[in-house]
Amino acid sequence: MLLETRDVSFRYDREGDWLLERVNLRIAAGEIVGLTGPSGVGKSSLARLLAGYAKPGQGEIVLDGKPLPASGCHPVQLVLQHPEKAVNPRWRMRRILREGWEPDAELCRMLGIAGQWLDRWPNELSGGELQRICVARALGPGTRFLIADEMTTMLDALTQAQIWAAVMQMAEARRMGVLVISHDAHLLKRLCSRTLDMDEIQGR
Ligand SMILES: Nc1ncnc2c1ncn2[C@@H]1O[C@H](COP(=O)(O)OP(=O)(O)OP(=O)(O)O)[C@@H](O)[C@H]1O
Repeated sequence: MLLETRDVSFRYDREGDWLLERVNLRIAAGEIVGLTGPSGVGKSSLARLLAGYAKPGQGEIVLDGKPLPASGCHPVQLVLQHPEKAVNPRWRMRRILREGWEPDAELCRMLGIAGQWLDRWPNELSGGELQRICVARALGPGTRFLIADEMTTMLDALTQAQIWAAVMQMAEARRMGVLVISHDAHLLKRLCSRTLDMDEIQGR
């Protein structure tokens, strides 16, 4: 399975300059690829395009050569830096965790998710606890690619390590591709088989 952007260009303002210009990126099944680049160059915007939250202005994003599905479970899942922005504050954690699928006990154990968190509201969990839930939620059986946009940047080293160990294990077991977006060169070196700079994937 191959996730590919083909000459993707994107801008927020229809009249303005392109933020992303002719981006060509390929991630194969099971591949762990890093993406880096200065603040504001459009890494998160590209992440949103890949996960189907926004549409390219030009070019296309394809999975095995076919357009991504417009409805149903999206094969490209995005986990953001700030989990509190990614959950419904009016839902209890159990409902949030099971929004797309029911994570099994083994995955919850790997991610260090405690049963007693599930009766709480999002604002009653720490950032690290909430992020573990968001990661489990994103790893449904239909997920072929995970886009981790500064996924563990706000977390302590131990929590970072535990979350990445679980994600790497899942990626290997399921041949899931992962795009690791980060400014942390050490993290990228440790996790990724190759790291791209935003500069080198654009055609300008
Ligand atoms: N919804 C939006 N409407 C208009 N402009 C936006 C919107 N979201 C982001 N931008 C702008 O697009 C540019 C790229 O933002 P983006 O978050 O993609 O960059 P980034 O490379 O991920 O940055 P960082 O490393 O700081 O997270 C920024 O100039 C930002 O202000």
